Amino acid sequence: MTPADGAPAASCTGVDKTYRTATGVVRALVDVDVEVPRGRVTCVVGPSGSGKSSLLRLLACIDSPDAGSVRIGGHAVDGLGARGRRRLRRRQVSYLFQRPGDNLLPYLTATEQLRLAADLRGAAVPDEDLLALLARMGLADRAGHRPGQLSGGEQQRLAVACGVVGGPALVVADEPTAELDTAAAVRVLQAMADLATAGVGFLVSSHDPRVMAVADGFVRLAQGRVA
Ligand SMILES: Nc1ncnc2c1ncn2[C@@H]1O[C@H](COP(=O)(O)OP(=O)(O)OP(=O)(O)O)[C@@H](O)[C@H]1O
Repeated sequence: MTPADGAPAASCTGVDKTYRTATGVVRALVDVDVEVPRGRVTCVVGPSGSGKSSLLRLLACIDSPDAGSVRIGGHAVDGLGARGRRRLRRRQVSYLFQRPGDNLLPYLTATEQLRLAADLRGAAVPDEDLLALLARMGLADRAGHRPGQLSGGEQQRLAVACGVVGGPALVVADEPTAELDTAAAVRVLQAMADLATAGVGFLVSSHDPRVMAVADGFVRLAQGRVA
């Protein structure tokens, strides 16, 4: 499965997402059109409850819209069965959680984390490329270290590296700097901006001005609509 030439990292058209709860219906996303370009960091902003996480989950293929269509790297997600979606997600999408430790397996070294991510993506990545990626993340001397031996910022940079290894179309990150101090956050964001240039699209939700400062573009949500 190779990304269609020239296709954006991801896009959605006319997307609605509604949650039904015991107390009623919440229209989390209403008729949302978004395009996430490759080679860029796109930041999703909006007040609490405006639908940022819902949008991220749809574009990461974790959740499905009630209406509208989603494309990842030029591939239509609609109409795929559970297996097809899993396969598309595994090869073309990475999802980064807010807490660095949640993105890594505690018993694997940094190199082993990268190797696992590449293998899961079905990508043959030579060891020297994995080490070069670690070096690019400022983790050259951490290749044999496990997450518990790394700072939060180092863990998150390693998670970003795992996110791009093997060449997915899209890396989705929900508040990736929320747990980091400024110096660590800036290094994570620089890592994203640097790695995006290889052609992956980053889609990052954040309230953090440090994230907004490195973003190449914005999706502004208000009450579930693109504002
Ligand atoms: N699983 C769910 N069940 C019911 N309602 C939900 C569910 N997930 C989200 N919502 C509601 O959908 C709306 C959008 O939520 P979402 O988490 O996408 O917003 P957000 O912009 O990410 O908010 P925050 O910045 O506070 O994380 C909110 O009104 C929220 O309460």
